[in-house]
Amino acid sequence: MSSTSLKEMRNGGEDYSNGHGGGVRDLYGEDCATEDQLITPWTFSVASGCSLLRDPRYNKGLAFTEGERDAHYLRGLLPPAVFNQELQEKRLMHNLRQYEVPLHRYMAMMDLQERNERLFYKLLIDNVEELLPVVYTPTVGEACQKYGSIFRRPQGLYISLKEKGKILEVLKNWPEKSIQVIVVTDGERILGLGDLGCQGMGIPVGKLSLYTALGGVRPSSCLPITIDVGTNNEKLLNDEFYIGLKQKRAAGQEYAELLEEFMRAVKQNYGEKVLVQFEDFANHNAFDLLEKYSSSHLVFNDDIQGTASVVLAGLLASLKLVGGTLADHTFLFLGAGEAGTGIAELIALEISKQTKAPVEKTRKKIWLVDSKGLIVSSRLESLQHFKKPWAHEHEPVKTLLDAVKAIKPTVLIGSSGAGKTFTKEVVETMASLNEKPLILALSNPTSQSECTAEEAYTWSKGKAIFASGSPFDPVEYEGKVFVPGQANNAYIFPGFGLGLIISGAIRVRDEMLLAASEALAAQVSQENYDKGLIYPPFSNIRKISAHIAAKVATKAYDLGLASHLPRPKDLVKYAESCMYSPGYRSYR
Ligand SMILES: NC(=O)C1=CN([C@@H]2O[C@H](COP(=O)(O)OP(=O)(O)OC[C@H]3O[C@@H](n4cnc5c(N)ncnc54)[C@H](OP(=O)(O)O)[C@@H]3O)[C@@H](O)[C@H]2O)C=CC1
Ligand SMILES: CC(=O)C(=O)O
Ligand SMILES: [Mg+2]
Repeated sequence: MSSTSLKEMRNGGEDYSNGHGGGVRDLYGEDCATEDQLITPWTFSVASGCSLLRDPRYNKGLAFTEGERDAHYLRGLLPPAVFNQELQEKRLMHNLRQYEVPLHRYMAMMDLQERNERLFYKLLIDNVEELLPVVYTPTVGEACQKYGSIFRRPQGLYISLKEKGKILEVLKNWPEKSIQVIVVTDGERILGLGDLGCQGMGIPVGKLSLYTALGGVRPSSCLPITIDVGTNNEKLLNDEFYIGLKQKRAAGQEYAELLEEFMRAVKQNYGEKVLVQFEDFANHNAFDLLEKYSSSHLVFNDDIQGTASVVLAGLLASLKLVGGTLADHTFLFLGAGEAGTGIAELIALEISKQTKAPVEKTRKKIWLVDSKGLIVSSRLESLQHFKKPWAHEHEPVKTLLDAVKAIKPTVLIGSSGAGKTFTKEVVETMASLNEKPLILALSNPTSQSECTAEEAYTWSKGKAIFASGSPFDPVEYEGKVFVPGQANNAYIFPGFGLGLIISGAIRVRDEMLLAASEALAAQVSQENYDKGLIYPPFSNIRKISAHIAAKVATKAYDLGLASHLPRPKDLVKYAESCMYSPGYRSYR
């Protein structure tokens, strides 16, 4: 049946759709179409008027000048007041601070990102210490847990098993063609919250907003991707609002084939120099993917390599406070997965670099505890491959407390994803063994932190040097204020990625990670040390990122892996000059 006859039937034989009889003109037949009829989704290509206001990249809201309002058909679409960006920022910060629920702040920030991109980044850059916990850990963790209910508009690409065989086409659906960084997750190990399936999308989105805010990478060249191979999270599988594939996770060959198609399509579509950052994959895939693709693609695993680099930086800096060299220390980890073994290996490499001792030897002062106890040689056969290098000669030890007593570490690092595992006795034992025990509770979000800052300072009677993955407020103990640092890979990956981009690097190497650690450690000032800090404040992060980028780029050039020639003379200045700045632009 034709659409005209349908309309006529509804209107008693008369067609009113073109304005006859006082009706509103329905030029494209959109209003009168029934659900089973096809219409064309029309849009305009030149942004002016409402389409300009609705384009987050160009929208300036009330900051459009009088001239721009005339030239771009905005008269009447905005109230008469003209605000500059500073006033808009002030208003937004005022509004954000009214929300008592962190998730509401997160949602307000996401709305802003979708409405006015430059204002979003200006706000984030200028208020980084206040807003990092909103767009990143801990709040992003809750956002991922509730992503199904707060989902409004796609913020990244979803590639599911349904797209098998069509991944290249899916990549082409993304509106931006010139991509420099992809952050990709399969949602299986989201922070310390486990398998959140497709709802893990909040993580690539959050990480990439930090690439822009902290590292100056243009937002249009960042692409968040979630690969959906199902989920083993029963709660999500039974949730009617779950946004992902409702099936158990694909594994083995099916998983490997999808990832292979994805990696090929990425290279085919964006070229050799696109950086693919693997994020929050479970360890049974993460190590293999990194190994498989590190010789053919520019890949970086943030949880293994970024975390290693940030922790090594903190350790190098801490030597100013605790004394000695890295080789003088003994390290004990709770958690022997991506973060734990990644950090352990980079520490061993740095000690080897400093002492010229073989890495097999420098590993001997690094011990790890997993869910079954201390990793020792008698467990060798049953260990996953990434744990085997850490199976030293020792009798079996079941608990962390007994391991602390037996190994007598100077440094205790939590990378277990299990909250409250640094108990009072553990911290007290560390304090009894060391003048200044270094305690890092890396697990995210805050609920999974091995201990709180307050616990670390009070149980150690003010002796601990403490940093955590998610931020804690300063703590007052016996009249003294202790400021905890944030040991989070957010210090590293934005500058690291920028260094790869500005040098046109084609591969990532461990030497670049070591260079990034040294660059970050060098940014800790005497004023920071005086407060007991082993990381510089995030408020200087763009300057820090430029220094990290310069050192990473230098390594890329030295190793013959850089393709951007000639090599710029002053790489710090060059990195700074490449950074995206979120101030408004004037429209002709
Ligand atoms: N601050 C930062 O920048 C970063 C923090 N992280 C955080 O680190 C945590 C771990 O991440 P990741 O290494 O990728 O995770 P993995 O799953 O790879 O590793 C977790 C490890 O912890 C062990 N473990 C878990 N529960 C316990 C427990 N109760 N007692 C002893 N060991 C336990 C596991 O043991 P087993 O092997 O026996 O199962 C495993 O070895 C997460 O919370 C994550 O948010 C990660 C990256 C960066
Ligand atoms: C910080 C981070 O990458 C994580 O917790 O997984
Ligand atoms: Mg991560």
